[in-house]
Amino acid sequence: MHKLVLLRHGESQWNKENRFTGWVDVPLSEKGVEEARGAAQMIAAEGLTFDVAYSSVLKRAIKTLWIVLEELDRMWIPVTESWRVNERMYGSLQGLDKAETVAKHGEAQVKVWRRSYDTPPPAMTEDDPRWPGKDPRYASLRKEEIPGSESLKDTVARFLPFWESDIAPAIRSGKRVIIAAHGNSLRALVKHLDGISDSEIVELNIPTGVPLLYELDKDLKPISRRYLGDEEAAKAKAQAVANQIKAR
Ligand SMILES: O=C(O)[C@@H](CO)OP(=O)(O)O
Repeated sequence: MHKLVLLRHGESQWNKENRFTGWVDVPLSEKGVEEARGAAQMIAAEGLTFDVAYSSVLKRAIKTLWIVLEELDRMWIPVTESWRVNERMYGSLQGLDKAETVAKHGEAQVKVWRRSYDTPPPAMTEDDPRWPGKDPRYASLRKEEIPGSESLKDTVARFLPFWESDIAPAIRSGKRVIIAAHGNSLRALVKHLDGISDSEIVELNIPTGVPLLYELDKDLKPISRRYLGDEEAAKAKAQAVANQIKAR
């Protein structure tokens, strides 16, 4: 049996401000740093440790992973950062206030952009100064790999090749793995692992800073999955993510 830990980064500055973030490289908030430390403590309390780690190329996930590895005294393990683990690219919604976007377009439309499986948010165009093609960290990508926006389906399609080529072989070889990632890139992976349908995935939300532990069989099929720490607290935090687009 293999154990795999998935961890959404701690609260970011734009989570705190309730803004759509996507590929914008915002830092953790102070609370996010605390959440990352708390996640490390939950991992240690469970007696878990890691041989290899993966994250996105975004600092909120990278920093969360650094904090966890520092707390566990495992800063020396190999870490691979890949754009394929990035948050879903949120197109022209990036930077917008979620509540203001609901006031403008209605909750139903925003839920479709946020959580539907295959409807991408409105795209960002290449002439936009925030176009990721101008960012050196994406310099090795082919032009067609740089998204203008992504649905969850698009996120699954670019995450899974990295899962198959790098992460899954490491787990199969007996390595203990942690993936520090994002709300929607983890929804993509959870959908794949648990075989969640396109319609059910709409209701799945992942809280910040709470480790999600999978036990996988030799074919990497889940035997169990649970949030570490207080399950009810994790559920309440996931519900708060869903509620980010509810009228206050
Ligand atoms: O803004 C984002 O990139 C994500 C995660 O923070 O938000 P949401 O939960 O609305 O998909």
